[in-house]
Amino acid sequence: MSTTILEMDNVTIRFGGLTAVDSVNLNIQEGTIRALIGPNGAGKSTIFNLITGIYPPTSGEIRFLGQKINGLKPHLITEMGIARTFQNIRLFGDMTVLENVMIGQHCRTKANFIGAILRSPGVKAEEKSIVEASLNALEVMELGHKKDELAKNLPYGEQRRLEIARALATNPKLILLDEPAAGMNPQEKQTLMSMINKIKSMDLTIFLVEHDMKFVMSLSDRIAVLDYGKKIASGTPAEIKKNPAVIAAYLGKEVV
Ligand SMILES: Nc1ncnc2c1ncn2[C@@H]1O[C@H](COP(=O)(O)OP(=O)(O)OP(=O)(O)O)[C@@H](O)[C@H]1O
Repeated sequence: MSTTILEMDNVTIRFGGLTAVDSVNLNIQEGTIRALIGPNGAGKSTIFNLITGIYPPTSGEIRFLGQKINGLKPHLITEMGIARTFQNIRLFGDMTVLENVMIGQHCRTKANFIGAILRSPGVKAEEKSIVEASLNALEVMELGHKKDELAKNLPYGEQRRLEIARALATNPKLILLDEPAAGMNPQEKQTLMSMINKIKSMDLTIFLVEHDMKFVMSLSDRIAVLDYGKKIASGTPAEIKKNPAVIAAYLGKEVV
């Protein structure tokens, strides 16, 4: 039997007079790839910001593995097992690839200031496990051989994969990818697709926002569609492609 990993129950957020997310219900099953699509300004990134604790919802409830998470601070949500990447690249260009991944794990470190200065055995053991987790995540994204390069020297497609490695290194159960294929060439998209499938095979759940319909249709198990903050459809790629409300939201253009 499949387990629901994430539930959004009637979630709404208003920014002043604007209802950016309007009474959205969503269930994501563990071990699946779910996409969230919709026109610009539909509320997709806002949904990610709600799940990761950047904004509390105006009303409704968000549950992760059955536990209510709305109202929790972002670092606690990361600790529970939700990681994310952002629409725009957020790397430290003058740090190495490995350092960029290690920095994503500060939420998990327990060492206090004195321990860090004295480099106590506990701190050293923690550092070792951070390095190990970071190298593992780099291997998954096939960037292990580039660990000592400066992030700014990687080609664009690899920089985007590095961001996913950083999210993976926090050992999440659910990973949110905000437009992971944006700006990639077809070859880079193909590579990314196979890596996202690999992440799925590691028993992780993936929730992604993406504008590239080919990418979304070939990768996702299920797709939810937002328009003006409301969920207008949900289903398999084949169902979404022929859904009249979805076609109308995309101004009559074919979805693929
Ligand atoms: N912090 C905020 N304050 C006020 N309005 C906001 C805020 N964040 C988002 N919005 C508004 O909420 C709506 C949804 O924005 P959001 O960025 O979630 O859309 P999106 O579907 O991710 O769009 P895109 O595909 O262009 O990234 C937009 O009208 C946006 O201007």
